[in-house]
Amino acid sequence: MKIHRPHLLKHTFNVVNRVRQTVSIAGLSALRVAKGEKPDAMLLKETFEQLGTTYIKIGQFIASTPSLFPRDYVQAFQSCLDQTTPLSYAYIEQVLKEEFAVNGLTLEETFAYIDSQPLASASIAQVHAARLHNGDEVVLKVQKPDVETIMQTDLGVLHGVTKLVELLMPSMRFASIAPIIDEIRLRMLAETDFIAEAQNIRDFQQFLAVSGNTRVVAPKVYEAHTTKRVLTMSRLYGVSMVDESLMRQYCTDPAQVMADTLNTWFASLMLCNSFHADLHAGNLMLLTDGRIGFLDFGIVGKLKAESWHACMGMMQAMQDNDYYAMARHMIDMEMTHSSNQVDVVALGNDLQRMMKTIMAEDKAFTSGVPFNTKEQADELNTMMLEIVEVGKRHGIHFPRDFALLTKQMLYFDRFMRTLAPDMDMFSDQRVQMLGKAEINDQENHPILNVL
Ligand SMILES: Nc1ncnc2c1ncn2[C@@H]1O[C@H](COP(=O)(O)OP(=O)(O)OP(=O)(O)O)[C@@H](O)[C@H]1O
Repeated sequence: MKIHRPHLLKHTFNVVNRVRQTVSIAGLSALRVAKGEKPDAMLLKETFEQLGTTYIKIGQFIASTPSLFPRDYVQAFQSCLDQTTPLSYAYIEQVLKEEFAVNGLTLEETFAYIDSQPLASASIAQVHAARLHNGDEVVLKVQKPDVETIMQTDLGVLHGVTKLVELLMPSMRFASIAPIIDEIRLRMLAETDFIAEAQNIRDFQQFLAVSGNTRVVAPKVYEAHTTKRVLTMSRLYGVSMVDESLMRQYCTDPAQVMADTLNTWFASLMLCNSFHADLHAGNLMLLTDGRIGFLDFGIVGKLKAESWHACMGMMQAMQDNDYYAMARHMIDMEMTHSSNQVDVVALGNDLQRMMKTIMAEDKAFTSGVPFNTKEQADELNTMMLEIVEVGKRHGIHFPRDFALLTKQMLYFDRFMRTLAPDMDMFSDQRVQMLGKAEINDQENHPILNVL
């Protein structure tokens, strides 16, 4: 293994520069809002992508929180890219050295080989293949240097700027921004703790074992080689589920693979400690032996069983066009502020009006064309966002993790268009959502019998 001398000084974290960037973007946005203008969503998204880590994560937060942000922002930020130019291995090696030095080990003592060419590089981490001395092929997910400090500084400055704007322009009612930034900070910090990610993987593996699911795997965590900034996992071999033609090397029916993936995920909502909330096609692998690999458990959500039942009830009521039942289920999701009394009839009427408008806008929806055009798939997206907006008008606040759940459903919807265009997640016979099933009766559980 060739070890480069790291030029860490060149990489020295430039606080002043970041502060300047953050102040200017936050300040400019605030000025535009003060003038009654709304910053253009696409332009803001592109700026965020250029500004890097913190902003990419804020962009992803916006995309996943329709209850807080305007719809054009939520839609623009859906495609916020988290692919970056790989960082030179010298920096990654430095992080590896620092992390293992804590246990008094050198890299040579810990690994037989580390590939200096990364497998992937995103804003928070870079992934490298490696081999242990016992011959096990592993993958190292290594946090980029200073990521946590950069995020903390950016968010601290953003917090400060919003406080200042609040002080200078009290009419702007920015008060609700501070808790949003705190929420973003919490989520980001969770993503920079690989010990927590390792625990999420173990929870998922336990769920797979308990439910006898042998179709799906998650990489084994090597605990002795895992720290807050380095996650060492068994290497999975296969193809990413982004490309149907590649998948056909290892399966004959990509739609069935999709159904098995959905079944596992829906089952995990009920039976696992947490659910994977970032399961896009790039985080799913079809392995060479035909099994399905779930990767990247950095973002997970937790949903109470009652909330999930209510959510499924809401979907069912939506399909049955029963808007008052839909309203009741929304209230059952425990999304309301206890002080608010929601008017079920008024909410039901609003939901009905909203659905009629959406359906009228899309003639194909009513003309019986199968659910396979881009326009029709966009229906789900529009509906989810509309439901959130209508709920908001009635004082309904969706639980934090409902946003993660919704975002995940939209991901599925999107990549089903390529993998299984004729499949409708809500009515396909192969997909079991556990909605109507009694979770207490796990032995006779439809999902557990399918898997
Ligand atoms: N155990 C593994 N075996 C094989 N490849 C892996 C493994 N873990 C990660 N990879 C590869 O590295 C890529 C990035 O991994 P991961 O998603 O965990 O990192 P990330 O930094 O969170 O990336 P992103 O934010 O883009 O999802 C995966 O899409 C996959 O190609």
